[in-house]
Amino acid sequence: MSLDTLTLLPVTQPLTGHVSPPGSKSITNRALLLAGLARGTSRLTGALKSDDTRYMAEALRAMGVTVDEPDATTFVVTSSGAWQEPAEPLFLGNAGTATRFLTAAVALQKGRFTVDGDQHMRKRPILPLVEALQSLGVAIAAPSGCPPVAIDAKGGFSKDRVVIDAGLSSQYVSALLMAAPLTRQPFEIELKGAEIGARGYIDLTLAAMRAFGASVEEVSASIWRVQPTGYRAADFHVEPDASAATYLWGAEVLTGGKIDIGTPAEAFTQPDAKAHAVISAFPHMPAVIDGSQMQDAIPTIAVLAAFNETPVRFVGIANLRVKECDRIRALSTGLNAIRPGLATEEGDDLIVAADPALAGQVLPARIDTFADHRIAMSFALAGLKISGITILDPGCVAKTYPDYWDALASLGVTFEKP
Ligand SMILES: O=C(O)C1=C[C@@H](OP(=O)(O)O)[C@@H](O)[C@H](O)C1
Ligand SMILES: C=C(OP(=O)(O)O)C(=O)O
Repeated sequence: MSLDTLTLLPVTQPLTGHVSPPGSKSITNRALLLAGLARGTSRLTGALKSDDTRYMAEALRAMGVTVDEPDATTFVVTSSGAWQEPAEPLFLGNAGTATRFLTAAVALQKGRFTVDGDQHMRKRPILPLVEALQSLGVAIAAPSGCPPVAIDAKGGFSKDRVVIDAGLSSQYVSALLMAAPLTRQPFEIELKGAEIGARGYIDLTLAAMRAFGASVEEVSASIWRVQPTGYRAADFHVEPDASAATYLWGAEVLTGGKIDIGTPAEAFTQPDAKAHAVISAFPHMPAVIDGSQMQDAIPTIAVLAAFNETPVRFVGIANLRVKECDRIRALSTGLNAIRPGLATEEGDDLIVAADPALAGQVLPARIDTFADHRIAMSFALAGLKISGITILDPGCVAKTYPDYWDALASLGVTFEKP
């Protein structure tokens, strides 16, 4: 769909049916990267094909890796294990995973690389990762603290230990971990401070690394030791995306329906699967929700909170200010566009003043998505219950869930004719 706006028509009956969420973005981009670093051919099945994974695949191709796509959910990756200097800057759109993971991985290749993204990515911080790589002797610079990042890579690190501050993004740790098996000696990564948002993403990283032959030891909660094994090509299956599942879980509880997503919540290994327990408690979700370990699910839960029986305060979500957009601001702006006073920001907390009586009302609101897929997908839930919800730039869902609007339509959701 390439529309400027999309207005949902409220549903008149519970949503029921089957919808399989696409493959996990986080896992697909890890697997693509590791397959690209392994010598030989890897087959990734159940993979996500979306803007974020296309940018990763295109970047690998630009560095001499063969990435074939025999069907809609499979990548076949063939690599020599070493990457060539690309002719152009690597353009990664607004894909945080691709941008951070590739920055560390190219630092261990040989040649000049520029890692860049769109205007949104150019506002997302990468300095802690750049400084960590500088401390390892890499000639790397990001003058604005955000992409573009210029790297003159010499094929190695000058030290066998790095300290990284992951306060702004756990992706810096994942990026260093995934690069580490390419070094020439055992390598240690230490977290500065105890704080790390969404530790579950580090677990995903370790699991993917091990699947491609790496050996990583968790020395303590903040230290990892990685052996210089390189990577081995592998066949790898990607599980469905837990963050995408949250919209379907949300649609189910909001409409009192039954949506079979084909995967039980307990079967996911991604951090956002934790949201299932909170969403299942709707309309009695707790008064305080700590979003630190399920950050990408917070937009979904915050929109649901507008229909909860009691108000919800979201804490532990400061990182949401440096995602695809400032999500705390986008959520408060969108909720207050629906009904003034529905959301308040207190520092980096978001308080949603629940109002179950919103359901069934006509409240015309144009929701600015700030080009953020999760803002578009979560506010669509409000449109299932309120008349007049218009999503601006609905095509931004292509970042991680290109078929989202079709998935809702397959459950019986209808849209106003443009
Ligand atoms: O490692 C990952 O795959 C991700 C980590 C999280 O980001 P931060 O680590 O930047 O918080 C998450 O928001 C993002 O969608 C995916
Ligand atoms: C934060 C997100 O993405 P990324 O950091 O990978 O761009 C997201 O998908 O919600």
